[in-house]
Amino acid sequence: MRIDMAKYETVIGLEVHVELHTKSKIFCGCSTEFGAPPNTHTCPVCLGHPGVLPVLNRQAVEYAMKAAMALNCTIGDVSKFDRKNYFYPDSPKAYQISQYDQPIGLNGWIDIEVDGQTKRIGITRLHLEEDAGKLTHVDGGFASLVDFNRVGTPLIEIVSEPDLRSPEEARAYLEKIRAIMQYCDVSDVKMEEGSMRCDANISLRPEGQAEFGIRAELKNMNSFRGVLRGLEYEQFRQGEILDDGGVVVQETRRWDEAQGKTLSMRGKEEAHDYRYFPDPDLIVLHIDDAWKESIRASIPELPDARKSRYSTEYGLTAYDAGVLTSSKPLADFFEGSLAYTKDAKAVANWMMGDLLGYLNSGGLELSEVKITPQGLGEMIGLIAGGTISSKIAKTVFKEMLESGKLPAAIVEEKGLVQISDEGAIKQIVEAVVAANPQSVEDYKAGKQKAIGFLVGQVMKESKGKANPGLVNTLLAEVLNS
Ligand SMILES: Nc1ncnc2c1ncn2[C@@H]1O[C@H](COP(=O)(O)OP(=O)(O)OP(=O)(O)O)[C@@H](O)[C@H]1O
Ligand SMILES: [Mg+2]
Ligand SMILES: [Mg+2]
Repeated sequence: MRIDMAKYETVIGLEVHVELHTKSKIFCGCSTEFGAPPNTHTCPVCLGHPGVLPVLNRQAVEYAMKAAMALNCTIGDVSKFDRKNYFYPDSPKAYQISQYDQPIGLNGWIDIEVDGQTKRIGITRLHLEEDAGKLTHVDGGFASLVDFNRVGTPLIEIVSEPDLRSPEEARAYLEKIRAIMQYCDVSDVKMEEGSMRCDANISLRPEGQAEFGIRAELKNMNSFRGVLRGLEYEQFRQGEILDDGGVVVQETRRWDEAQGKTLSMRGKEEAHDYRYFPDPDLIVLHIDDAWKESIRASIPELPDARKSRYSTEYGLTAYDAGVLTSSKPLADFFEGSLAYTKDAKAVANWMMGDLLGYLNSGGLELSEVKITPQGLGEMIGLIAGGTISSKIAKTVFKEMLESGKLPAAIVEEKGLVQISDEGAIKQIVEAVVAANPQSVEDYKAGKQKAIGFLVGQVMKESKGKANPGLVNTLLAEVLNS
């Protein structure tokens, strides 16, 4: 059945969990290191043994404050920890220490851009909490293995207002949150590794209706694309139900990546009553102005500011500036290259084209290739100075991606120096003209295309090393003589 999505408005709100990269856990001294053998980073505190007391990690609080400020939240003077009670084997205490009515941050916002339009998305709250353990289901679901290493890793939960209106907006929001967290250096924010996770709430309402429809909460998406696809699927599923005159059930649904579907996990009747109450083991946190100011001073230039600076300072298009600042490593690479060349536009072009093209086609991160900002900057200098042609530069660039060597060394090693010796080029030009009488005739008959073919032949003969400017000039000379 085809549904007419124009009849409905989609409403989305995201809950984003970000693991803070502190060295130790939020309430004990255990390491937060990833990948250790199961249950080796545990102690009586994070295992919830009787009689132990949690001690709050100051660094976790400071990271949360920094993140909240970067998301334009108000930081209260008092913040408090509460117990969120639930019984599930991933939690040894049968409650999670979280924050209920006095979170670290409230009432923030960020701007996102979709189809060239800027839109402000409200952030309801940002609170600190501890992560749960990891369950691995084995024997076809008959047994589960429990690893408590992750228990007590500090997390922030960032809850958005239901301000997002499409899956694309949700993705843009998520990417912006990731960039801001990366710039603030509070987390690795890798969705694939679980250091950033997202629950997506979505409902549909008939166009023009004031109140929101009933939401479903989607879990288990572990990539940006997964969030987008899950929301698209869900938008369609709910649209079909409404078209049939049905009612959407409020429930939690699991995104199944392999099936490309959302499946019901638990319905409303099982909805949790967490019985929040203040954790009696932790004292209330007082955040004075001096502390707030010292954290505020540590916030670096954020993506939006950097983006507009790239346009004004380097004359980049809004699109290029947006892409280059969308991740911190990319932006740092761009600026790093500028220590070796003044040609910012050339750096941007090589990054937008060859670099991102290579990374995207291989599904790679910048950290997985060996090219350095110095390499790119120096290569642009070699082109400008006439040592190599832009065509040869493509070969040099590829080699830099793979070996990380500097361009001068690659040019030397592979004998790629551009031929700018007129005599040598003229010899090749004359040979090519002699070997292609048909093209010469076509050219003389006014077919401009023929000269392109001849230039190509000369470049081929010279193994790409002939200076293209000289080739053009000399070819014109020979043809018109
Ligand atoms: N009708 C709706 N349609 C879409 N999104 C909604 C709707 N109502 C609320 N939301 C969004 O759902 C999210 C609710 O998150 P919140 O953390 O406040 O509560 P929760 O999901 O009930 O609890 P928990 O943290 O235990 O999962 C918010 O991002 C909010 O914007
Ligand atoms: Mg929540
Ligand atoms: Mg939720």
